[in-house]
Amino acid sequence: MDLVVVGAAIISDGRLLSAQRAEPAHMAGGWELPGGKVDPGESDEEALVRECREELDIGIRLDRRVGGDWRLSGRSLLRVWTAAIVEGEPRALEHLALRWLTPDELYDVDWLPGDRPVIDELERLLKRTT
Ligand SMILES: Nc1nc2c([nH]c(=O)n2[C@H]2C[C@H](O)[C@@H](COP(=O)(O)OP(=O)(O)OP(=O)(O)O)O2)c(=O)[nH]1
Repeated sequence: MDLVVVGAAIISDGRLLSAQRAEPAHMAGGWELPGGKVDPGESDEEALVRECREELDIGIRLDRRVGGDWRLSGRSLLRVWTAAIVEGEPRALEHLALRWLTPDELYDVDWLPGDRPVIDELERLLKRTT
């Protein structure tokens, strides 16, 4: 079975929230979408809402799926949804830093390799709607 990782493309005022990983060592410093692994018995959507609460202390509302299954290294898949904040202000409880990126700044951070095609897709989406 593939391991499913879910990621939230949290958008506010036309900007995308990016988060810098603190661990493991080989990924530390890389930037990602908030999210994480889906637990047994949990839906993808439930996992994403839970992870954003745990990592950022915010409530989110999922909007739409971005692409299909994005292949990460090994046997992991990344599934991404756009999302809006419905409660709270993001705080980096588990990340080194958070950064809001305008469409022109999307590539200013060093995304984890598996995220790059997703960011390409999000760039198209953000540039259509802003
Ligand atoms: N959250 C997230 N993980 C990503 C992204 N891109 C990417 O390659 N990954 C990888 C990093 C990790 O190997 C894995 C996600 O695991 P995680 O450590 O964030 O998950 P988790 O919060 O459930 O962690 P844990 O319970 O195992 O500690 O997917 C992304 O955009 N967001």
